[in-house]
Amino acid sequence: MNTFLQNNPTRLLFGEGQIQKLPEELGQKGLKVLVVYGGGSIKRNGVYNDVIRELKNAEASVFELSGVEPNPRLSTVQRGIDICKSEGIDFLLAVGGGSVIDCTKAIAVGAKYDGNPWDLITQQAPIESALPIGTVLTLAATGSEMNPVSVITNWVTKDKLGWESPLVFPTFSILDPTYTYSVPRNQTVYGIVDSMSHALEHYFHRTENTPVIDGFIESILRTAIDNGPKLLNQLDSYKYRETMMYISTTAFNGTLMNGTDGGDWATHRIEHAISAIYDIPHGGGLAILFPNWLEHVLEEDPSRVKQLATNVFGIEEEGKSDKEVAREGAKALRDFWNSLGAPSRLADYNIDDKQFDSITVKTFIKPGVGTYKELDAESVMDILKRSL
Ligand SMILES: NC(=O)c1ccc[n+]([C@@H]2O[C@H](COP(=O)([O-])OP(=O)(O)OC[C@H]3O[C@@H](n4cnc5c(N)ncnc54)[C@H](O)[C@@H]3O)[C@@H](O)[C@H]2O)c1
Repeated sequence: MNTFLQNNPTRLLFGEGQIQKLPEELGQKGLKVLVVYGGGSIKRNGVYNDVIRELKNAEASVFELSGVEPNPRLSTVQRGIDICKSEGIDFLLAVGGGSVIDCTKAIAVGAKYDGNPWDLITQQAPIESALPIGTVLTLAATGSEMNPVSVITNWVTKDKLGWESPLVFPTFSILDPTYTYSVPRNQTVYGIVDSMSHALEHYFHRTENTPVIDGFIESILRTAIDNGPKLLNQLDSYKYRETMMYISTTAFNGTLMNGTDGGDWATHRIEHAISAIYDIPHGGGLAILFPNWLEHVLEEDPSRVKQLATNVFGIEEEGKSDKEVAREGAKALRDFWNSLGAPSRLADYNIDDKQFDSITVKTFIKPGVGTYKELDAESVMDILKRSL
């Protein structure tokens, strides 16, 4: 294992009814709170009413930014920053999925900066302070509720960039599984794929002697494989929704990198480059790319994919080469996601090879793509071609 420091300051409030703790979590009465949300599902499923009731109990002055789009845009971040500056907002409350939370994180740092917030996201300017944020999660997928990461799309430059700062860890996150009952089937599938992809990205590290973390990850993957189909058969099951919610938070809250080099993340980089151009759902892009990334890396070194195949998918080894076992593992992952209804080819989103050159360039917008296997442009192109 490598030396490591684990410090996750987010207070997690998990379970039905935890919204009642919102006033206490805000810490003081009478704050000016900007509530950030998306297209209005929170008004249809009652979450908005719960949040507003508790903000009233906290004697907060409530301001709103609605319409945060999936794959949140810099222009929406700017709208939020403008409200913060003109109204003197004290606290940001994200009510939604990863897109709303990521947008809120960017507003938090942009509100304390005088220039274009894209400077902060592209690291042209240092992030020195941020407004505090809290979250009420409505979709189990990204882990953004308990990590310092955010992903923002700039539609002027057509770039989708991940960035992070310890200043944007939520101070608290309220995770009530009943708030995810209304997540439609397709978004539930994307959430399962995204969470499993986070676990997989962590799994592909090069650090020696990491049996505990490897076992955690394998357990998370096996549980997602068991729980996912059951949840899709019963979207309003508390039991299956709570398991999914805990999987998604744990899969990307820092725990799974304890003592490792942090994992690979090349697949995420390629997916961001694709969705910067085509605006496809993040989980859908990952479902297409990850099995092809596995197939690409196992050609050179099948060892880790083979371990995934045997320990997670129960592939028998007898009489087979390492590569054969690994190939069966990559296929098992693709088959599982297909069985849930996730896409398996770029063609499922009407994407052909016309933009492959610019997707490849955008993948390298920041240097260093992949750590388990550092990819060059040719490798990215190979993975894209396998994904057609
Ligand atoms: N910050 C991170 O650590 C991180 C990690 C992975 C991905 N991301 C980014 O997060 C974004 C995706 O976030 P996401 O997968 O959570 O989806 P999302 O937030 O984009 O939401 C997807 C859709 O589900 C709807 N929705 C949300 N909650 C609902 C509910 N309870 N009922 C009905 N509909 C609901 C939303 O309105 C939206 O239309 C992408 O931009 C991706 O790149 C961030």
